[in-house]
Amino acid sequence: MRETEALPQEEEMEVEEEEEEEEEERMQNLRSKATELLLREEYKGSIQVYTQIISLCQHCISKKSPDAVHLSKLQKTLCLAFSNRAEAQARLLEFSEALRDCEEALRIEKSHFKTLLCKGKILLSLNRYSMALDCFKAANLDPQANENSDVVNGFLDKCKKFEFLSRTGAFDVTDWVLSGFSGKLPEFAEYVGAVEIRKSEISGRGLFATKNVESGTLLLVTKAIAVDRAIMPQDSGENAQLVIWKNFIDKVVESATKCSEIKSLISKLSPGEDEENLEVPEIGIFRPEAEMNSGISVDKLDMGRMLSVLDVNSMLEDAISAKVLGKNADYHGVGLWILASFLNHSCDPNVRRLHIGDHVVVHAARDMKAGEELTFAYFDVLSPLNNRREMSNNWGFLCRCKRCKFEENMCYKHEATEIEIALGKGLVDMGSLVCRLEEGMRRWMVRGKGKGYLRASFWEAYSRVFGSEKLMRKWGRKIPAAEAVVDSVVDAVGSDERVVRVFMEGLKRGGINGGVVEMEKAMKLGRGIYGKVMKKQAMRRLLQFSGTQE
Ligand SMILES: C[S@@+](CC[C@H](N)C(=O)[O-])C[C@H]1O[C@@H](n2cnc3c(N)ncnc32)[C@H](O)[C@@H]1O
Repeated sequence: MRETEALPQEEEMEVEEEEEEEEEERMQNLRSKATELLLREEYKGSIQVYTQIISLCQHCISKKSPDAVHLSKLQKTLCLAFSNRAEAQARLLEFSEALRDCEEALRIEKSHFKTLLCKGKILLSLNRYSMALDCFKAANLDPQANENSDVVNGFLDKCKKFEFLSRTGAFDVTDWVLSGFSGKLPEFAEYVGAVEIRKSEISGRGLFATKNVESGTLLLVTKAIAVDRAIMPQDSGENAQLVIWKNFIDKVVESATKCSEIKSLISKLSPGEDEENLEVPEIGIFRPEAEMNSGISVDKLDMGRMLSVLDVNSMLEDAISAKVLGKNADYHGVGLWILASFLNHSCDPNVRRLHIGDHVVVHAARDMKAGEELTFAYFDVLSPLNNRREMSNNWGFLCRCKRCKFEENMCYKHEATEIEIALGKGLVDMGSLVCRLEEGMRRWMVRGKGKGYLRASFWEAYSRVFGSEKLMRKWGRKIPAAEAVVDSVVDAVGSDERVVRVFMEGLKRGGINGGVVEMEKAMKLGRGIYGKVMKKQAMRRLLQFSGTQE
């Protein structure tokens, strides 16, 4: 009786052993296949195979109540599969999924070395420097860190540096500038300075200074969600630009589809309509250390809205109101920088942007007060009212800034309109035009900023006179000195390379080359253009360079 009872149990055990062996063999095959795909950088394929391994492990754990030894083996395989799938997803920039898998792996094994490294790298890519630092610190405690000390220490140093930069804004590009922009790009981390988002009187939401700042002060540094660039000689047609635009849209859509964090940030941007009713987001969500938007968004991307958002918020790196460091003249790039997208336009802007690599660096272009709205120029503001109207119209809005309002009121001065028309035709002697304007301003009793506004509008005429020996001999005594014009224009519309060039040429003409007071002033103008991200010698090099450029 005993024998007949024992038989099915033995059989059962044999069957179980066989099944276990089969399962082990299957698992082994899948693991080899997945590893091979991962090594061959076929990430999509490897993700599929790791998904099969994960399902198999989960099935075995939940359905078969394995013994302790078997369970531990399965847990190990499961942890590694989650970790490797996260690695493959991260390579495809699918950061939300990758982070979720990291969490699953770490739930099984809290200090899993490989997963901690993977999670740290993803957080670093998402600019979460101190969270990334925590991961690498935890990984460093694992015995495996000894064999990989170079890698772990490299990441630890990078996180510490980025965390410091994002907290202090102490960027320095001096060496890079002095080396003629050769070699590796300087490292930038995201930085949010003394700014906040509030309702704007200009339109919708805007960025505002939270304390008094002086010209050149760094206000924010943001990394592009995506940029597309090409070297395009001047005769490249519209098609070439359309190709850049299309590639750029594809890149943004890809990033938003793959990462819910990015999608959520883009959703805060204006689609151009009904701006007055848009929510005013907390500045905190844009800080590098902000809480992550956990979970994976299942909402489909609204392509119509996305295209409107890109239309309204994308910026040209090489716009006249921006400065690109380290690129040649035929270079064109379009990109999306989230926090910078909250800046409204003004024809008397107080901030400027500098493009370095994929980062946009926004700094004060003149001294400003706490509570002032930060604005930059979407287009060239050293141009007359009608040209600016056309350009803002192309952007889809009617500019209602202080300067536009002031100049609209000037329009009833018939003579001002005549001067503008003459400037547009470009046939008159620019010196006579400047004289007419200066004389007109005296009669119209234009003072203070108003003078700067009008001089900025007719800048073309001033710069042609100041740039010509012949015109200066003829008109020099009848018009204000270059320095006075520069001062009033900078006071009205902020610093600009073209204005600094006139200032530097004026110094040369007056025989003053490198006087301390003058150089200090040139430096201040330079800080308005380039910000305080470099030391004096590098700024001087850039100013001398811009002084010789046409
Ligand atoms: C990059 S967004 C600027 C932030 C936007 N105000 C918001 O609430 O998100 C560009 C849009 O802001 C508005 N805007 C910016 N500057 C403006 C100005 N000077 N006058 C009128 N509207 C302006 C326009 O609707 C423009 O399409």
